[in-house]
Order: sequence, then C-alpha cells, then structure tokens
Amino acid sequence: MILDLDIGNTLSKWRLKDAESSEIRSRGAVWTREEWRPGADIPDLDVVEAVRISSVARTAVLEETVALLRRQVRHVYVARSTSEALGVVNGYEEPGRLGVDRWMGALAGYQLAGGCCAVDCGSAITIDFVLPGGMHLGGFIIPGLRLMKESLKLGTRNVAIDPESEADALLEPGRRTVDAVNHGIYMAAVSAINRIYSEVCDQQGVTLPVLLTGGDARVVSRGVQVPHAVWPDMVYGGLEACYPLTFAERAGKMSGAPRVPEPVSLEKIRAGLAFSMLL
Ligand SMILES: Nc1ncnc2c1ncn2[C@@H]1O[C@H](COP(=O)(O)OP(=O)(O)O)[C@@H](O)[C@H]1O
Ligand SMILES: CC(C)(COP(=O)(O)O)[C@@H](O)C(=O)NCCC(=O)O
Ligand SMILES: [K+]
Repeated sequence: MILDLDIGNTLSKWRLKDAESSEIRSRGAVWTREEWRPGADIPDLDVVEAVRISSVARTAVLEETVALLRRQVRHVYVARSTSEALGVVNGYEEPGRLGVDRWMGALAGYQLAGGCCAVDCGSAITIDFVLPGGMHLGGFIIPGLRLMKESLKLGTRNVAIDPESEADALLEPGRRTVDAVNHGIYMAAVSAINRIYSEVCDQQGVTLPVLLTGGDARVVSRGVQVPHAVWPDMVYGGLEACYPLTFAERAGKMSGAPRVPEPVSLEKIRAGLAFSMLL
C-alpha cells in the first residue's frame, strides 16, 4: 500500500492507495497537530511500503512525522517546491518559499489540463496561475472562510456555512449576525476568485481551465462563475506526478482527476470585466 499525506494548517489528510491496482482503499483526516499515533490517527504502517508527503505545517511537525515514518516504512518521499518540475517553471523569486501544496496543485493542474488556474480553498485560499507553456506566474493568497470568520470574533465561529446552501441564498443580505458574517465572507471569497481569474486572463490574453480543491471547494464552487472542476485529490495528484509508483501513475494517470472544464472565451471574460468596472 501507498500512504499519501497532505498536511495542511488545519487538517492532515491521508489516503491509502493499492500499489497494484491503483485503487484508493481508504481515506481520512485528523486535525493537524504535533504528534502522530499510527493505528489511531493514520493507518497502521505494517501494510505501507511507501509514503508520499506534502506538508505546509511547521517544520518540527514534518520532521517528527518523517522520523516516525522512516522507522517503519522503506520509502518516504517528501515533496519540496523546486524551481522547475514536470514542465512547470516556478514563478516565485525564491521558488522554495512557494507553499508545497500550491506547487503540487499547480503541477497536477498542468499535467491534467496544460495551463490552468489552481484554487485551493483551505485554511487560506490560494489562487495560482500556470500558462499553457508551463510558466507559473505566482498567485494570490487570501484567508480561507474559517479564518475570515474567526478574525471577526463575533462568536459565530462554530456556525459553519451549510455546505448544501445554494450560492443565491448565500449572496442575500444576512438578517442575523451569523448570516451576515457567513454571507459576507462567502461573497468576499467568491468575488475575489472571479475577479482575480478575469484580471489575470485579461493581462495574459489567455483563458485557462479552473480547478478547485480544499475543504471548502464544494461550497465555493457554487459561487464561481466561470467553468471549473472540483478536484478533491489535486494535491495528491501532484504527489503522484512527482513520485509515480503504480503502473497507472507511470502512465500519467492521477486518481480522481476530473474532466477538464472548457474555459469561456477571452471576449466574454473581458466583457464581464468591463461591465464590473461600470458598476
Ligand atoms: N468537516 C470539516 N472539518 C474541518 N474543516 C472543514 C470541514 N469541512 C469544510 N471545512 C473547511 O475546510 C478547511 C480546511 O480545509 P483543508 O483544505 O483541509 O485546509 P488545510 O489544507 O489548510 O488544512 C477549514 O478551514 C474549513 O473552512
Ligand atoms: C498559503 C498556505 C498557508 C496555504 O496553506 P493551507 O491553507 O493549504 O493550509 C501555504 O501554502 C503556505 O504556507 N505557503 C507558504 C507561503 C507562500 O506560498 O507564499
Ligand atoms: K490552501
């Protein structure tokens, strides 16, 4: 079995993948913390022959995790942000400083779609752009939905946005604190994504498929106006592409990859931007 780990600032996600069949056998998530208890938090390591890790947690957490894994697992691969990989050139001035989850998302998106806009809706919302030739432009970071809400300190933190709510309802003025906050942060997140996408496409003169991932991807998806696909395993896709271990992975297949959304025309994006400037 292959254990894939995606350690974010809030949640540490894991999945077990069958090395022979490439099927996902099980998955889960635990709060990101200092210490791991294999068998309780993550699967028993007896069945694991290789681990692939993407981590943006504090270095100490990663080091502890890797030390623990190395005692029991033969192959431990820790992803790093590099200046170039799989045809993508990292746009950061200091490539190693780009969050490795963003780098994995950009690589997965590029492998799937060529140029892309990769959006990760987790603790932070990150929006990264890769042009069709593989040039990563860099990106944008805004606080995620939960962080935005907590920063207001209005006592609404435990009332999450119902993931089933329709975008229309979320865009109405709230008539209670909790709705005013939830609708406000939702509007802030989705309008930022819509606007950033349009601005960068306009600047670059290209339209790009949009791929969404992260804990809030589904609810954010309802407010994103341009064609896009939700890809919960996008960070894992980057790990598969960087460290292919199964037959399917060596053939370039990433688990759970969606159909590539067809972007709208540049004319339409520019018309939308021009319209929003008038308001
Ligand atoms: N069941 C859930 N438990 C925790 N967070 C959730 C859940 N469903 C959605 N979320 C949202 O997802 C975010 C965590 O998403 P994730 O992509 O795992 O973040 P990170 O990679 O930063 O750890 C939380 O901040 C919260 O807004
Ligand atoms: C921006 C992030 C905090 C997002 O992390 P996440 O929300 O996925 O936990 C992470 O990618 C990170 O720590 N990046 C380093 C800074 C940068 O990318 O510029
Ligand atoms: K994120």
